[in-house]
Amino acid sequence: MTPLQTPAQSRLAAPHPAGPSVTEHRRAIGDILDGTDDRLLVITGPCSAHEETAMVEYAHGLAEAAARFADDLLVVVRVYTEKPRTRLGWPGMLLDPGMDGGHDVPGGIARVRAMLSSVAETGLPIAAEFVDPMLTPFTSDLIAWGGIGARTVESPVHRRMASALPMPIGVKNRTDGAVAPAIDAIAAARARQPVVTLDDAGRPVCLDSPGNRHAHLVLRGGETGPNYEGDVIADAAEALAALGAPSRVVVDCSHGNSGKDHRRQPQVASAVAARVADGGRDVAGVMLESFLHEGSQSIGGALRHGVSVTDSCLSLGRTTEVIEELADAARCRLGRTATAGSARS
Ligand SMILES: O=C[C@H](O)[C@H](O)COP(=O)(O)O
Ligand SMILES: C=C(OP(=O)(O)O)C(=O)O
Repeated sequence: MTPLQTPAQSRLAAPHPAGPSVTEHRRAIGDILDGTDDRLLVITGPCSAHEETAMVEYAHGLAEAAARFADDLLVVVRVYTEKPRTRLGWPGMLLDPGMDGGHDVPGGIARVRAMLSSVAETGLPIAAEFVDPMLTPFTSDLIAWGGIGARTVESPVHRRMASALPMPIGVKNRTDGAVAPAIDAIAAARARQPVVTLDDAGRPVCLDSPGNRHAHLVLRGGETGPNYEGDVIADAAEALAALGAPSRVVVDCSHGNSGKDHRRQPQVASAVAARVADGGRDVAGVMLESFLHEGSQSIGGALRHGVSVTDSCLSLGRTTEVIEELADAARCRLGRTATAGSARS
């Protein structure tokens, strides 16, 4: 048995740096989901963050593009340190920072917090998927956007956890493509729930969670194919509006929507950009899997700098081009909305 620090102790070692607060970032993302801010959300970064220097270098490069397009886009950097595996595989830096099966979780928490702090120095909001509810209290204070993935969307524990988390939570459709379970999860996450978790001192506690009003849908495609085209978005928006939930969706350009081929992500982003440029207000944003260099590599042996060790990614250069296209589309939509007399204040 390996004892862990408390969440409060781990926070002292790597606090949030000065700069825009996580609360401000969460509010800005919530405004986009509510439609009071008509910019597009762009959540981009590696499938998994396995190495600090590459992750921080990526975030600095991305921050330049984010600043350039800040009037049209809110760019959020993915720093995913927990990986839900289909069967087995590297579980991410939090659980196995040495990538050697050593499972040094105390080391993982320390390294992840230090990395998140360094990334936060860029001023970018940070996105992460929450896989293990016991680990959430060790990182959630640094996270502006949280994800519930395609493999945990039906888990009651994750739905309750989402209800208590203090940031907008994106809920993915199931790996087989089914969207209804994600809509069920959003309804559950919006509700008042009893949530068992750890407090700052590491004691087990039960929270009376008020519900997460910014739980929203992320369409990631699935075994049945992509789900960013046709009526899927409009149908989902209608079902979400009936719940009173944010009816604007995020489209994940990777995973089932790209057939896990990173070279197809720009096509998906272009289709979404066309919908947005046409005035489509049912899209809140997109997600991209992107790292310094394109493709992926296997764990074991010498690793190439800035190349994904899980799903294949777009390069940062190609991602910047995609971001520029999305900014043009968002600008078009902003113009149309302004013409219609309901531009954001
Ligand atoms: O996004 C990452 C992967 O798709 C997810 O963690 C599942 O990976 P696996 O099917 O390689 O286990
Ligand atoms: C695991 C991920 O996605 P999904 O749950 O859609 O497979 C991810 O975005 O890293």
